[in-house]
Amino acid sequence: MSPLLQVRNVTKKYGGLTANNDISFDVAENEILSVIGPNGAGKSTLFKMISSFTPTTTGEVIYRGERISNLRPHIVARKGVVRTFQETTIFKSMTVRESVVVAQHLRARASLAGYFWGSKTAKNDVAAFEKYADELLEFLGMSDISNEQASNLPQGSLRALGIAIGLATDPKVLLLDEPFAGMNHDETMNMVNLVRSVRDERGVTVMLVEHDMPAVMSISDRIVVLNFGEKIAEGTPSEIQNNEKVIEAYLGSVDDEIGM
Ligand SMILES: Nc1ncnc2c1ncn2[C@@H]1O[C@H](COP(=O)(O)OP(=O)(O)OP(=O)(O)O)[C@@H](O)[C@H]1O
Repeated sequence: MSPLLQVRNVTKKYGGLTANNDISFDVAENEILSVIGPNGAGKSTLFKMISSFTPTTTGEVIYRGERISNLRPHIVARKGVVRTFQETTIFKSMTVRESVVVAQHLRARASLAGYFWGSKTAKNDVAAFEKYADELLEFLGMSDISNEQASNLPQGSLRALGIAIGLATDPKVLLLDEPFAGMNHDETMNMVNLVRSVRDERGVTVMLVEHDMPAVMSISDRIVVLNFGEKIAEGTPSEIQNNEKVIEAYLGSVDDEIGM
């Protein structure tokens, strides 16, 4: 079976700095794949190129056989490759439910004018969005906070809202940027289970960038390791934990520990 997504010889240069150098790997359908590496290794840059928030300098990203790198990010999102953010800042003035409804406008059928004039299509869309928002929030165990203002949510619920907003756009590949950052052990375990159920029950392929090594080792099918912009390893969690280059990269870093 051909891979769902392919990163092919991707390089990103910022002036004289090479943030990613000739990175290649495949992502299989229904996989949970983590990208790890010490601070500044190039993880976020790689995610930005996969979601097309920044163009590649050279190389390409292929999704279902089609090149998606260097397209506009909303086009890539519509095709099904969606990135969530560390902080859900844009929707904080809304309730949880409103945020998930608004996020679905990304795949709306009605034109903007239709929304303005309250066309039948727009009204049908809004009703469908509300129904789907309720379904998603129930799936994520968030029904009881659906009318809470997003700005009042604790960290764990805010992250879950980020995932709800990502799922609202009906992704096939969800890119999660540090989903466990700032969480205590119990919150992390809840989020690990949530991400697993997103894959298992909704058939979403998940890629994540994360520093929490125990969580990464427990959740990932495979791991790609970056160091100074280079891919230094790729494999299952146990292969990565025993990889000498990986151990060396982490021991050489003051801020990170691989937690083995
Ligand atoms: N817009 C930019 N302009 C110039 N340099 C950049 C830009 N974005 C990232 N970099 C540089 O590229 C390198 C890789 O950064 P990146 O944020 O991708 O690393 P990271 O692995 O995600 O780090 P962290 O774990 O700390 O978030 C760093 O040296 C960073 O300073």
